[in-house]
Amino acid sequence: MLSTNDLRVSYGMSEVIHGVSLNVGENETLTIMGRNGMGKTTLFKSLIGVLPSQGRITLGDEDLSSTQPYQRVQKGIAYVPQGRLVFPTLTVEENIATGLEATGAKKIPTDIYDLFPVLHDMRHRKAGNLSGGQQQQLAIGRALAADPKVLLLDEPTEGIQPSIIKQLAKNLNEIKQMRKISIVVSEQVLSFAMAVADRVMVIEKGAIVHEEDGKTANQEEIARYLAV
Ligand SMILES: Nc1ncnc2c1ncn2[C@@H]1O[C@H](COP(=O)(O)OP(=O)(O)OP(=O)(O)O)[C@@H](O)[C@H]1O
Repeated sequence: MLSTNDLRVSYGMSEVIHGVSLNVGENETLTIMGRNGMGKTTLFKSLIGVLPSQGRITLGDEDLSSTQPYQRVQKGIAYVPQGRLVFPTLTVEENIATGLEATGAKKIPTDIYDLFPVLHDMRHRKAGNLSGGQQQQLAIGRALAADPKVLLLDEPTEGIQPSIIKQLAKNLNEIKQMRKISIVVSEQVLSFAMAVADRVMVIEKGAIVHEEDGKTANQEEIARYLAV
């Protein structure tokens, strides 16, 4: 579905993603694990196109390498950034509606509110008044409004309490089931990653250093990569 080949990303003269090649299959969840500063956010920003990169990025048969972020969204990539970045002064409903611009649809798909009933209950409230977990749900709901083929989530559990993290894992599995989409999620929380991953990759210093099947993954080995 979404693939990269020899992806390289630099800040000025300094290359921080060193030739990453990956592929997420149809209806697959790929979890990319790595400690702070290993390159997860940089990788995601290059996938959605807000950072320039070298190498190839393809979605299905289409080469996206030289396309703009809005074109990638139109073609089916949605991005939930680290820190969520909802629009605090817009209502919940208005936030979700911004995702509709990609498709030109006028109505919020009902499955978003089925998935996150609290967003329906709070649809007229300002997003800035929601808790961190609710804002994360809103950011995911907004991304789903763009009807993506691939959903990218950058460290969705950051700053979220453990009980809500469990719920979030359940939500991601429901989304994959409901929408039959591909999901790429970066994470540092091992339990969350194991609850959602079909496949796990570990990123260290901008390179993929380990990969295995999510269902049979050796958690101790992955935990060693995450230990400081
Ligand atoms: N705007 C920038 N300019 C220069 N270097 C940067 C910039 N943003 C990130 N870096 C560097 O790029 C490397 C990868 O950072 P990145 O934020 O992608 O890592 P990360 O795995 O997402 O970490 P975190 O979990 O802390 O967000 C780090 O060495 C970081 O210092």
